[in-house]
Amino acid sequence: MDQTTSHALETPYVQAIEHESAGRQVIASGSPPLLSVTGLTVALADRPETRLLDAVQFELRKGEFFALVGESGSGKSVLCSTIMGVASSELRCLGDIHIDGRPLADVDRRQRAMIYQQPSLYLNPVRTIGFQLRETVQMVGGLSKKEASQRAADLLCDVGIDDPRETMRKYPHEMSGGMNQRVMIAMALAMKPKLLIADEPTSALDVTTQKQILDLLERLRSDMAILLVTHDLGVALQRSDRIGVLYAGQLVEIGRADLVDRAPLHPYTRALFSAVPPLSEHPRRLQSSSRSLPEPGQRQAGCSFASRCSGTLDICRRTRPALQGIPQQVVACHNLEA
Ligand SMILES: Nc1ncnc2c1ncn2[C@@H]1O[C@H](COP(=O)(O)OP(=O)(O)OP(=O)(O)O)[C@@H](O)[C@H]1O
Repeated sequence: MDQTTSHALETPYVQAIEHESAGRQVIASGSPPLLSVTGLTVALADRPETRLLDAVQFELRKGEFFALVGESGSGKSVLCSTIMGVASSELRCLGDIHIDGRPLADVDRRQRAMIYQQPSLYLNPVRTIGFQLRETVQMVGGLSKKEASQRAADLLCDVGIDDPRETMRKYPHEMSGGMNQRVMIAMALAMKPKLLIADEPTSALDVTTQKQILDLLERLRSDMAILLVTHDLGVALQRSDRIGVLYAGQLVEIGRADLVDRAPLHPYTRALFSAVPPLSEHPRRLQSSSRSLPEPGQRQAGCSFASRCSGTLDICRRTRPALQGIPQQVVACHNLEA
């Protein structure tokens, strides 16, 4: 992370970040965090006042399934690519990301893996599944071609593919979206990652396949932490331990899924979770409302939600609220009485 201009960017929020840190200490019980994101601000390199992410702060522990929700444009992909260390060169990142206690720059690239919404875009169309998986396995280390083939077949079994040898002979276009997603997960597992980021991994799949892929991710969580980006609030509530709500580049609430469902604290979270039918009725998919989400260049100081909130106080327009609350649920809001 480039720290050289951090003071210029962070000064208005230093106090808020310190408060967040204090809150974080409360959350940080038990095992040390696997992923720790502290005061992460991502801005345009040539326009540092245009922040895509603003002092984002959260932690994940091994075995945790964390869902990140937020409208289109709220910054989910920017956050994921920054954690993966592949943020666009047009962006300037400030703050700290640690994996297993080590700064991101010192962490082996293979300790984090990412799967995407459309696996077919990331698979080579002119190579067989076997070739691509074997190549990944061999990249990880020291196996002969025969050993790598066996490892590739084992990985396909691990992700629920019953006929791995047959699958290895196929090309991506001969496979369904769900099968290709399994292959992508197998490739991710080949790296033995500690952190798996899944960016909308099931939104292009039918309901049955969605469930299978989510079941698979749940099975895998014991060995790693999973950060799931989803627009589907039902999936977030049903599958995750905790939910983080991102609004206009700011994490406005982080809480245990059941608490966020039963008693959301931030007015934005409340609007998000109340505007959709109950879980049993149909998928609670997040609607994008780009008209109301301020563009990164037009965001004001203070709370990013102030212009949409019915309980806005003077302080909301001036000072960015810090995350605060009980360990299981923290919220960034000046007016919790509203
Ligand atoms: N390289 C970039 N240069 C300038 N602006 C960018 C860049 N990358 C992202 N943005 C802007 O940052 C904001 C957040 O984008 P991001 O793709 O992270 O949103 P998102 O929450 O992932 O949306 P979606 O759910 O649609 O994928 C958007 O306003 C986007 O236009």
